[in-house]
Amino acid sequence: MPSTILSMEGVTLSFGTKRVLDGLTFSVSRGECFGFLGPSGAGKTTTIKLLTRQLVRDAGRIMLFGRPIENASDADYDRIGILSDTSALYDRMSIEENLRFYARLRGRGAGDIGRLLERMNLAHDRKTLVKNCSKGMRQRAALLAALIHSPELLFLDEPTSGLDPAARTEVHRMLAELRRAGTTIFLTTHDMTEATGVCDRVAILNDGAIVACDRPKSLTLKFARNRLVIETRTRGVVETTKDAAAAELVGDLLTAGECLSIHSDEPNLEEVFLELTGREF
Ligand SMILES: Nc1ncnc2c1ncn2[C@@H]1O[C@H](COP(=O)(O)OP(=O)(O)OP(=O)(O)O)[C@@H](O)[C@H]1O
Repeated sequence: MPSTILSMEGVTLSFGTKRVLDGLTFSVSRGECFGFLGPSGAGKTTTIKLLTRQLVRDAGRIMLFGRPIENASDADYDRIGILSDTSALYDRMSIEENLRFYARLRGRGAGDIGRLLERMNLAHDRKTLVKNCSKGMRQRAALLAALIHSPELLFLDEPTSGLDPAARTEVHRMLAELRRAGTTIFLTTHDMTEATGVCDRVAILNDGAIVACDRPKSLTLKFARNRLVIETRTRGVVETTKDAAAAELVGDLLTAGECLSIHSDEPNLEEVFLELTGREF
């Protein structure tokens, strides 16, 4: 099986005269959790729509499961799950009825539904009509609907947006389980801590093109500052550079038993994002 599950090469898309994607190029490997980050309006949802054939590109190449997306079959689409803000849960059906409906639609039995509801802490609320659910319950139920057919590839558009910390943790646990089971996850989020915690790699999208793509840790190291911050016992906080000149100072502080902590003061993903895009999340 090829290790690349999907890729885009030089993809462009305009809405009217507005170019939204401009030469988008990246690939996602089988089994990885790939974070797709960008300021509001950068084109993240549009990219998911292209990858799931809800939109058609103007130019460039999109490959899915090893073939051009134009050649993707219905069977290929059965290998995909999508969670987006437009995910349709039926308001007048209960959570469980919705899941049974989606299982039937996907040609699956209802056998797994009980386990999934337990897994997402929804077993107690299984009979609650969706219209009476909280945002968090709805979001968790929509996630279950997206993975009711055990897809190989899951597109999650802001899966934890608006969730409280407990529900967010549930979703993160579920993502970790899916990854362990080999599911490939393409995820958009505005939460940099989430991206750092759950993604193998992240791409940062700005003005329709990718400006960085790497492991979160590698990205933060790439943008590391030339600064060491040393907390000392009696001399307060001492700052120095990361070069040979600092070696003597650090050595002296260590020898004198002055050193309480040394920080390399690397930026977090949020700061890297800000530096690359010039915009807050
Ligand atoms: N159907 C459409 N017609 C015209 N413009 C559109 C359409 N869909 C999206 N856009 C525009 O394309 C740009 C990218 O939108 P998109 O929804 O992909 O952004 P996003 O990165 O997902 O943003 P957010 O983080 O706010 O969800 C925006 O300027 C949006 O207004």
